[in-house]
Amino acid sequence: MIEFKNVVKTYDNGTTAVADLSFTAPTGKITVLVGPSGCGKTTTLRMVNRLIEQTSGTILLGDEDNAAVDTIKMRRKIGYVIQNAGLFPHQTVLDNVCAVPYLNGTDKHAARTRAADLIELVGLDRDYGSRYPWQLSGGQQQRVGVARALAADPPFMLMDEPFSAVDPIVRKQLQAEFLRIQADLAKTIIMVTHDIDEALRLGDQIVVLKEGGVLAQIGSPAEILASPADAFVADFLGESRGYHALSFERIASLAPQQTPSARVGEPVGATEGAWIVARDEFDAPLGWTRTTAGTASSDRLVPAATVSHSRGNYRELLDAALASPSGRAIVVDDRGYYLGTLGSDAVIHGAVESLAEERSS
Ligand SMILES: Nc1ncnc2c1ncn2[C@@H]1O[C@H](COP(=O)(O)OP(=O)(O)OP(=O)(O)O)[C@@H](O)[C@H]1O
Repeated sequence: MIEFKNVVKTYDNGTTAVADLSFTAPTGKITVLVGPSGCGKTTTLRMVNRLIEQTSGTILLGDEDNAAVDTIKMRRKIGYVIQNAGLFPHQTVLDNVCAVPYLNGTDKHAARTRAADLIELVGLDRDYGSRYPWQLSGGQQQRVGVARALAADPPFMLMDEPFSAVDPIVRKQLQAEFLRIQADLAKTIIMVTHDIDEALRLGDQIVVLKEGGVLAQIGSPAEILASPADAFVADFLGESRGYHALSFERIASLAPQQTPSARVGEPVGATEGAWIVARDEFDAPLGWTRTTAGTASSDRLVPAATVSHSRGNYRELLDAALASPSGRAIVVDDRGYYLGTLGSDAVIHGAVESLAEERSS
């Protein structure tokens, strides 16, 4: 756990960047600091590893006061990832990843073996170890930055806009891979972003800051979306707040409706020209097709994404329904077998009902 207790930072020019901030970043979880430019996110993060000294208040790393321990030793327990990766340009990828283990006196062979494993873990080929940073794309450099931060197996990680220097598609890939790695490693992470989508996607807990480093709200993504503390938070979450909130509502209580389905090319008792669900020879849904001369036409097949009834959420359901030619999403069981379909109207009714339930509870 990392705990902030009444932390204040006033710079020499009189700017108060962080005002009386208290929160706990739980062990093994990702806490995201989010807020508009200049609200004190980076200052907050950098006070954890004492790149910036707080004016008053206490920061605990586990049960240790970070001001009372040796700074160098303390920093080695904290992985630090920054925007643009910040790799050493004249060192190979492997040596970049080994930087902290070398400083810790880890045996060179052991450090290099682990570094090669980490390079693979972050989704790069081991051969990349012998390249120099300038021979990598921005996204690859960010991956190396994450591998380097993980190399000394620190319990804590600080990440300052770690995925912001890459295009939106690479960014989504990096976020997904990062979540996969974190599911295994369970580091205690504080991450800074100004991107609310990234915060909602990655955060177990979100700390929303407003100008002057004032805490606006702290909570899980679902809690913040469901009940923003004030107009500032609601405004920061933006117009797509309702759409994001759908990601946290499971569809398991909705009953899929029966829509005719058939294996491609086989007879079907549906109205000529109607949309039906096409199944493969194992009865897994392929997508939508129309009936032509009483059979499920193979020429008119439109592939479609399916939604899991037990694990799917309203947002996936809405996306699948809106992308479907019939306006309905295909729902499957845990093994991928066809259960039925749900239309976007079901999302709206379901969402309204679950909101009403929340209000009455
Ligand atoms: N060294 C400094 N001296 C004086 N003021 C500073 C210093 N560093 C930052 N500030 C001010 O402190 C406030 C918070 O800055 P900080 O960089 O922590 O914000 P941020 O939320 O990370 O911003 P951004 O999203 O733009 O990176 C800002 O008003 C900034 O101008």
